[in-house]
Amino acid sequence: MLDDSFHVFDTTLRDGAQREGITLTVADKLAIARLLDEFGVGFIEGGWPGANPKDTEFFRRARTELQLRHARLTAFGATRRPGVRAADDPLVAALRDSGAPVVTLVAKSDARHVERALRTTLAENLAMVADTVAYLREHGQRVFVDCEHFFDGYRYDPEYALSVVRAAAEAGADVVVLCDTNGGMLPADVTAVVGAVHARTGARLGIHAQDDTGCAVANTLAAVDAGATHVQCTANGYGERVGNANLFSVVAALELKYDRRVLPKGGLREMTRVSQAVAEIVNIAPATHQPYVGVSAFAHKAGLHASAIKVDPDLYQHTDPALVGNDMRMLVSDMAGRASVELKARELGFDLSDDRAVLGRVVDRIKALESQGYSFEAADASLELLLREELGQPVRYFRAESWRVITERRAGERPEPSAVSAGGRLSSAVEGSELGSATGGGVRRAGERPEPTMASGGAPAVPAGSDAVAALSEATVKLHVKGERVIAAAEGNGPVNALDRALRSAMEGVYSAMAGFALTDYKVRILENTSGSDAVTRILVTFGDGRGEWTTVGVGENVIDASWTALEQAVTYGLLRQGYPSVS
Ligand SMILES: CC(=O)SCCNC(=O)CCNC(=O)[C@H](O)C(C)(C)COP(=O)(O)OP(=O)(O)OC[C@H]1O[C@@H](n2cnc3c(N)ncnc32)[C@H](O)[C@@H]1OP(=O)(O)O
Ligand SMILES: CC(=O)C(=O)O
Repeated sequence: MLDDSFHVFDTTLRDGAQREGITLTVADKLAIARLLDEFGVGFIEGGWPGANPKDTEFFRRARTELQLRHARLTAFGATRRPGVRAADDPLVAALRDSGAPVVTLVAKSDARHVERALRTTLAENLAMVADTVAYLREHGQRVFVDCEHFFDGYRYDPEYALSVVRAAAEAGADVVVLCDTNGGMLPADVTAVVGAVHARTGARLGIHAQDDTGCAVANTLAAVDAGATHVQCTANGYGERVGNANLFSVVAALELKYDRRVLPKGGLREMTRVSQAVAEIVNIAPATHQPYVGVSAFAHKAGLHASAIKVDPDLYQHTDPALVGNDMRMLVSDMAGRASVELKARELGFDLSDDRAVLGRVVDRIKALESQGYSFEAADASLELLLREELGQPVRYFRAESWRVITERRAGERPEPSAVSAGGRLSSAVEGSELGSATGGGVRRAGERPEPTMASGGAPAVPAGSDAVAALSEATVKLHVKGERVIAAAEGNGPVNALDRALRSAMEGVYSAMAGFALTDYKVRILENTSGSDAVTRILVTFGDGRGEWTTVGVGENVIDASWTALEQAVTYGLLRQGYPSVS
């Protein structure tokens, strides 16, 4: 356990779970608690036992299933109800019986809330606080008191707000937590109020800041500046409405900027992993631009930044990403200069430091391609293929002579895409059968300008009341693979799926590793008026092979043609990853 003089108190499982869109099972809660304990927080607020069966069950299972190394489990609940003895309040009993060594009690500290929400007297509220704290202390539990709406209450009636702090501290609360429940405070308000309360009560103070003004982290640090020694936070800032103070930003600030050790040794380096793991469990995509732990937190795009970073990364970074388990990344785009490309190439394993000519050519090509709608930021695989071309090491495993896709929709039928329908080697192979009633299609021959095509255009409206219909696509590809002409056809539930399957069918006989490739993501973006032309489509295709993923980009006026470009590159890069030698 860390020393008790400063508390990092996590409330992901209680306030974090109050975020819209988060619903945690007991197993999720146990898994998050283990991660947070490993990370090294001092307290884990597990929920409100007695308020719902799931939280009660969590505390029951935690007794046997949670072996916490760093953290102390904390149960959350309210002070006793007005006019009832603490011993007779079933929710207080649930806190007592939770098995948690620590209890956080939420108490009213804004006189308006006492009179209008709680509908009791100011004196009875003070008695509720004091009785409940004393009762739980008698039962051997450590007690923290969350003073709800403290800052608003202090503005309205400071003497009453202070009397609640005193009632809690005098009854035995270890920490009185000042809560910005409505999240409307700014850092200067927090510093002033925390300083005044500290001076006038002498109580040990904590801070709980909601993020409604976007200042929760700043408000938390402002409270620390004014003497608070207990910070309540949530992983990734999850919480009621817009959220809470982000645990990772607060902890990193304390460790790296305040030089205050609040985590066990090594904890900070686990921060990015823990953040992403919690996001996985709550099923919310990690916020890419989150400070410290976001995938973009140390991603540099501007050419001028890159040229300085080449000299010293600290020139454009506020801290070393490795300290929080993150990585610096170079983004290459039309904002890149030679330095950006040099650093990106280094990331990909190429040393271009002595090759200004290649760097210049790559920058020029990237800028020209980006002006046509390409984007290499997320397509490292396409970028590496381009780099290799400029280095005179082009990668090629096949040449496409032509491809064609048709899409058919027949009323009253629900066709199922079959496995590859025809595949063969040499020109005698059966060509993919034409579907009799094609309603749209795509065709591309090497060396020809692509025809304007589209898969689903022109289909007649389905008459009302007809049976359900579904479209089925069929693709034929003609390739030259290692000197042989291969023709293959396949069906798919859409034109890209059919093309992907036909391409695999043609190649798998020669490159067996392709059987392990999976198309894991496909993104379409329509770009208006790129370089004054009509709208073009940008496609990003991601493939995986069980060991990793790679992304390629294709652009064109025709969505299928753009998809083909991205697919062709994805297969090429995948084979390169497997170590197959390029054939030309
Ligand atoms: C600021 C915060 O985020 S605090 C955390 C809030 N979290 C939650 O509310 C989630 C869990 N809550 C629940 O499951 C339910 O609200 C329960 C089980 C706690 C209570 O449910 P119910 O008994 O049906 O009451 P309900 O939710 O309608 O109202 C809350 C009651 O608590 C009272 N109350 C509110 N704050 C306090 C307090 N600090 N101390 C004692 N009682 C309080 C209210 O006056 C109200 O009393 P009433 O029933 O006499 O009107
Ligand atoms: C206690 C709490 O969650 C709040 O006051 O916001």
